[in-house]
Amino acid sequence: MCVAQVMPSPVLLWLRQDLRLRDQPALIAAAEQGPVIPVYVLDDETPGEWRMGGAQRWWLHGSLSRLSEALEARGSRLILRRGPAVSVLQNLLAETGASRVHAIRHYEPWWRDAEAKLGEALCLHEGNHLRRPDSVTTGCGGAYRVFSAFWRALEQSLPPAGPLPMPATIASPDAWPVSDTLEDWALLPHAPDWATGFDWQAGEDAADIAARAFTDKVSQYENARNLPAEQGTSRLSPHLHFGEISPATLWHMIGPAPEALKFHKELAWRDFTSGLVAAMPDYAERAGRPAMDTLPWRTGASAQADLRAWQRGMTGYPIVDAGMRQLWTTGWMHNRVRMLTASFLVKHLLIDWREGERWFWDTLVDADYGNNAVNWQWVAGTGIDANMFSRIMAPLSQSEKFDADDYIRRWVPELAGIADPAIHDPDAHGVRPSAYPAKIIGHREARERALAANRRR
Ligand SMILES: Cc1cc2nc3c(=O)[nH]c(=O)nc-3n(C[C@H](O)[C@H](O)[C@H](O)COP(=O)(O)OP(=O)(O)OC[C@H]3O[C@@H](n4cnc5c(N)ncnc54)[C@H](O)[C@@H]3O)c2cc1C
Repeated sequence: MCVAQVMPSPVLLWLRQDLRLRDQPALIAAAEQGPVIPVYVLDDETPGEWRMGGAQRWWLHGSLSRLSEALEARGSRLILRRGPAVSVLQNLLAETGASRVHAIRHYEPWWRDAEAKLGEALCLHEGNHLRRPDSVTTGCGGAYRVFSAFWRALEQSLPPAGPLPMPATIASPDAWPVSDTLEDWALLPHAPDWATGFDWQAGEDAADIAARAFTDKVSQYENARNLPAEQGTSRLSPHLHFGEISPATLWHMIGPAPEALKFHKELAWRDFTSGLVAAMPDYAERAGRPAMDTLPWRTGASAQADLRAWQRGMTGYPIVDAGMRQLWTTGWMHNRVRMLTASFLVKHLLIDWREGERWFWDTLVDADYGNNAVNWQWVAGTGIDANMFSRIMAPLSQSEKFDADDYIRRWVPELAGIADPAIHDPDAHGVRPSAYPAKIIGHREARERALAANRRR
């Protein structure tokens, strides 16, 4: 089905969350078949409710600009089109006389549907995971429910194959189809520009620089990754989400040293979540354990007010507020704090995890269908894994345990003058400044309310 044509008619390279030229198997395969027409389709219809959020769109603008420059440096171009991807691609095939479409396989349910609709015209390649995630299955052929078992199975086929080189030139078609301009898409915010604090460089070269810088830190990763005040993690998640660096490239850059094991496992989490949503496409919308969908979540005006306080970082819990403000200001939040803020919304405020998932979807530059859904369900205790709703994180003691004082000072300036340990719980130490809100609910009261709600299911 994917064999070369005798006549070198052009082929389409359909780019989505694989915005790179290195280790890009769809590009290599396309280039072997004829002149290549690289295409990005801005499709706000096919994903339905899961159209890209605001922070992702901000990233996309930078990533497409860099990709377009890189293609032009190799004598090629990036064609931009807007609309439902399947019909846009079918029209482009007819318009350009292209023989087929090459693309890297994706696991979001709407992309899988689109891939199926394109049928034989589409030639899919692997490349965004360490191994094809839906091929890592239990003895019965099902998806693994817990990461540890998934990892044991995946480990057998590691390391991944070495990355493919970037082509020096890419043959162009005789005539280029017309393209939208990136500016027409208005991906960047204006009036207000809420992205002034987004201190990121998008694109493949920036991903490469960030990954190389991280190689020096890998040996400290296992401990440093839990400390929000430190830059102990790679911050590669948006680059990985948009496919600006492939996991195989990153794996080989990091190397096989035993101290890299923890990082390799985190990379494997991406594969795990993609495998899960491939098996359970509505995992972002329905509890993995259906009984959890009968939990009496709070609704109505007071729940809405609490949701807004959480979104704005005004809950009176310094670590939670610091995380939510970091998210709003930079489009990213430290993993440990993602867990705490998510747990706080679901257990302390008893608000449906899907509200938080949606907020993250709109505000994270790395918002990813599988990673977001699986992590939210894990924290909420609604997922198919063994984590229970009744396991309730204590944000104040976690804040102290993970030395979050400087992190709080940075993101909650009202508390900057408070010393450690009072900064973790200014109310309890009687030092809460009047500009900072009182706790939205006490920890014990919240815990009892959550456990009672869980018993009422
Ligand atoms: C409630 C909640 C929601 C989340 N939503 C997302 C999301 O939408 N997109 C996203 O990429 N990650 C999400 N995560 C996972 C994790 O928080 C981020 O991947 C991580 O913080 C990114 O920072 P980093 O690149 O410095 O990570 P590092 O610690 O340097 O890890 C390297 C890479 O491994 C992957 N990874 C690490 N941890 C996880 C994990 N738990 N699950 C899946 N992949 C992981 C990421 O691609 C990450 O870039 C979420 C976590 C929680 C608790």
